[in-house]
Amino acid sequence: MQSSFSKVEAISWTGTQLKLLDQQVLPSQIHYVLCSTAEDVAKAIQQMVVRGAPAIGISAAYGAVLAATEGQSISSLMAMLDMLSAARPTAVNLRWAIERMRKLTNEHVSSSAEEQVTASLKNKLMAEAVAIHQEDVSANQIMGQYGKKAILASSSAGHKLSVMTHCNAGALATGGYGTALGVIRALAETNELDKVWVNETRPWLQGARLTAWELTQENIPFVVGVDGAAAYHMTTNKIDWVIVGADRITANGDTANKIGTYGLALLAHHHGCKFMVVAPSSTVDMSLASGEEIEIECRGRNELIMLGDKMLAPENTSVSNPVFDVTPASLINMIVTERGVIENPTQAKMQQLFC
Ligand SMILES: CSC[C@@H](O)[C@@H](O)C(=O)COP(=O)(O)O
Repeated sequence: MQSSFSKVEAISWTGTQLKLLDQQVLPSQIHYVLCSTAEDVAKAIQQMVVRGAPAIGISAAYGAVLAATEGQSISSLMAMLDMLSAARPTAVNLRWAIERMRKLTNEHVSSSAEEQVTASLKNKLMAEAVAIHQEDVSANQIMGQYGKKAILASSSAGHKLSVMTHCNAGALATGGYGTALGVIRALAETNELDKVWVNETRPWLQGARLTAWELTQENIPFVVGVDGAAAYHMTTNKIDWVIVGADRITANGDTANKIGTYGLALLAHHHGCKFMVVAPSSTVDMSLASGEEIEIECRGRNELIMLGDKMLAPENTSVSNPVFDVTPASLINMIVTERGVIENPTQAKMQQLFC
């Protein structure tokens, strides 16, 4: 199967602006948002024009380039880096990308003693943003092959695989190709895949809107189900693997990902499906000992009780809308990164690969 993932260009740099494929309105509209300032980028991240852990890190890096207006003081550039870094709390990739931009700025300042942003600093920040973007695409391609190899090594020959995924961890959520969807693409490319069970992913519908859209572009067979049908689908169909992305993986292998992932891991454990997390090393946060320390983003009530302009619940309904949960390492069979694959993750195995 010919891969057409390059058709999905969710993030691009026009030379002066950051161009984002608007994920709020996909798949019914193909609409691009142009960001001319760092504030525009922070707003696009908060409003989820761009979303997915690696994609928001890459966007923030380009946001830092927009923040670096020549002649402006270094202290106001640093304040804008803080603003970008705070746009969403859970995915560590955002903070990781901004830290790379901050480090470069500090190095430049200490070697040149400049107090203003110069053309030379701006060029360095631009090169770093492009590097962050390109490194992500190549990490995804490597993880696609590692994940596929690990799955095939643990499956009996001659049977095409059924996998389940949650949220969108595809080209839209990354620099290109995808993490969980990268492994799924790699399986499809060599005809190892029967079909993908896509959970719709309430409330924002990343599965039904975005993953289904990407799989349609690639002609990969899939079925969308409501999140509550996952257990039913696992009992009525042979689902070999649940494959998901991650927003933050802590030093013991605990993993934050889209709300509902923890429940899926419990279901997978009960039904004998294997559970794989696919994420680049930029998603690993060795500074946190366990998932208990991860800040979980809670978003507004309207995401949950409104569908377009239609109310789904009585006006004054109180709502809880955590948008991520934490899957304990004990429920994860494999963590796939571009540095290698960890089976049955533990703190010692994480340390070996990431320290
Ligand atoms: C490669 S993307 C991995 C995760 O970021 C993804 O699974 C996810 O949870 C995204 O959440 P979102 O709220 O859509 O940004």
